[in-house]
Amino acid sequence: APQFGYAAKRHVSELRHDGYDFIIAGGGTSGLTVADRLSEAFPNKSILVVEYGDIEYAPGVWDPPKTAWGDTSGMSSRWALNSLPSPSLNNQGAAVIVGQSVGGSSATNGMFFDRGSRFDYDAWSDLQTDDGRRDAVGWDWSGIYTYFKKSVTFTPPPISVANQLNYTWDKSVFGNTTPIHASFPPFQWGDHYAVRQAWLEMGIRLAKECATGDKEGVCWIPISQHPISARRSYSGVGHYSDVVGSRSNYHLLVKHQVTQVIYAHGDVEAGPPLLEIKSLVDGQASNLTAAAEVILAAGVFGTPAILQRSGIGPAAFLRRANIEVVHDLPGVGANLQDHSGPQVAWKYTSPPPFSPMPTDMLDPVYATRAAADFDATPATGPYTLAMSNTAIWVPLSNITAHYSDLMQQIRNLANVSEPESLHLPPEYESDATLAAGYRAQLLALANMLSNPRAPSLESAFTTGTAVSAVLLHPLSRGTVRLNLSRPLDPPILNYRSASNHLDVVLHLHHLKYLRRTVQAPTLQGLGAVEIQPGIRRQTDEDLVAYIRNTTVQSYMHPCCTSAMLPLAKGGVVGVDLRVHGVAGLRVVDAGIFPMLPSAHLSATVYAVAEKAADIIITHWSRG
Ligand SMILES: Cc1cc2nc3c(=O)[nH]c(=O)nc-3n(C[C@H](O)[C@H](O)[C@H](O)COP(=O)(O)OP(=O)(O)OC[C@H]3O[C@@H](n4cnc5c(N)ncnc54)[C@H](O)[C@@H]3O)c2cc1C
Repeated sequence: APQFGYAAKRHVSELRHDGYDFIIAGGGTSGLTVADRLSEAFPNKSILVVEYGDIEYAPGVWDPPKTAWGDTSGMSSRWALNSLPSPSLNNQGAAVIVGQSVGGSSATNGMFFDRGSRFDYDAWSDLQTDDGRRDAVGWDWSGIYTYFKKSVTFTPPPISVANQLNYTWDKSVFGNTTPIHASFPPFQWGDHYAVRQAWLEMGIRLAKECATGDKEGVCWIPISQHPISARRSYSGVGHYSDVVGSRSNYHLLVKHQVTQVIYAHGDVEAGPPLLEIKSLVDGQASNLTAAAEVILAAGVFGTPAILQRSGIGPAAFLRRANIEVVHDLPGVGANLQDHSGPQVAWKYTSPPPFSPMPTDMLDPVYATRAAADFDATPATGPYTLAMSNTAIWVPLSNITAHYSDLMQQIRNLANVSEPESLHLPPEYESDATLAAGYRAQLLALANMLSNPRAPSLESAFTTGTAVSAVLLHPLSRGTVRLNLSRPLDPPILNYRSASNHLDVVLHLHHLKYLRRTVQAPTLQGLGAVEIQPGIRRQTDEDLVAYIRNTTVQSYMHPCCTSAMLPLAKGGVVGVDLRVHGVAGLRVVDAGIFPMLPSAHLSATVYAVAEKAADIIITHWSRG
């Protein structure tokens, strides 16, 4: 099991008295990646990470002593947040978890470790420029691929495991130099292959490797765990405890909240700002100085909260909140997106003879053996399987014959003359730059979803009798705003899921497509009967009602609230990840994504952070 051999700092009196060169707010997935790279590249510069949480052991999602599938007890610390009600989804709110320990969300996530499709990142780049020179921007697939490779070490399974479980991969798309591990579990539950087979029978292609940028088909996805011990591999180990012993220039201060950044006399051009922090142990506030830069990595909700507390954000909102406007930046806390979708569930008329199954864990002999197998070297057995490592990614053109009509509707929406018709959050307060950015995103999404190789739907499977129809590219946008009565608490999330009615249409097409899984010969042969949405629900009206009642609004992939977009498109950071219009301040977390990728987010966060580190290193190497 990973060990943290090096003590973090717990009190400001333990910090360097002459300040640091770089200070990073948030010791999560992105923050520790950047800290590792900067401390490696600049032995003579000092790096401090300030983290809200503490050093904790971070078990995998399904590590002993769990005996029930889906049990999340014993995970490292997390915030459990609820958004405001989403009126389009029967006023239900999104339930969102956020990591709150060293390693951030990588210490508590589902360990599904996939990259997006090349078209996702090409769209990111297209949004930065109006001249079609996506390669010059550097955030397209070819610009980020190097960092995907660099950010992870993939170890293929032993050949016996590969043969037994039919695993396929292409090792050449991984760099294998960084101690963030990706590997395949040497175990699957007995029902796993039935659903994979059903998907193949639906005509979904079998993909050998889905990390190449071509993400379409039935894919095997690695898990972020060590190939031998099968323990969680995450930034708290790979980018902190594994490296910090040899780096006297890399400090971590835990149990401190970054409250705001402060520009002396409000002069935002005289950067970098001071970083104001507060001890979560004794409440003491202190100001820290960074000679080179302050880097915000407090996550999709933490970073906009820091900026808004600092007076950097939408001016009208800040004025109403009685916060002095230091810099008007409408995009701070705008553009919130997440993966969402309803489920398809079935039952078997009589239990098929699948073996092994999670119910076996109820047998003390099986469970004891499973725990022993997990502690063996190499680890084997059920505990080596995290949340899932199979999923499908399906383009819209394979899902519905109406896809070009739908794309035309998205393009028409982008071109409506009345901004009120754009379904934008009231919190945008009719800001023209945010509306322009949203129109550009709609056009980029219409182009992408028209592409017969760009996925629109994801569905993952491990075991059980349900699959989710996950909408990869929502059109609805939400917001993050400071909680004015308790500004140091987590901010107010307004998910506004399905506020753009076309998202409901996309959900409907996805749901109709995914329910074919239950009708596929393999599941029919096993006696599967659909129970959700249920065979009684056949009309579009019934299915839309089901979508509005049951859609899961967060698959724990919030993003995009400090978006990398030009100022004229409501952006918060530029392509060098500097916050627009202020000096000495960057953002490097999942907030900088302009739009969601066709993937769970951690692999992209690592790649973005690796690229961010390179940008910062190049800048400071030039002096
Ligand atoms: C339950 C769950 C399941 C997920 N499942 C998967 C999955 O299976 N696969 C996948 O790829 N992705 C998954 N994700 C998403 C992925 O893990 C995150 O998108 C990614 O880790 C975010 O990285 P980040 O650096 O942006 O933020 P984080 O890793 O969350 O880091 C932010 C850090 O900042 C700290 N912080 C916040 N505010 C402050 C403050 N004011 N001062 C100091 N510190 C602060 C936090 O404590 C945290 O450590 C999941 C996420 C969750 C929560």
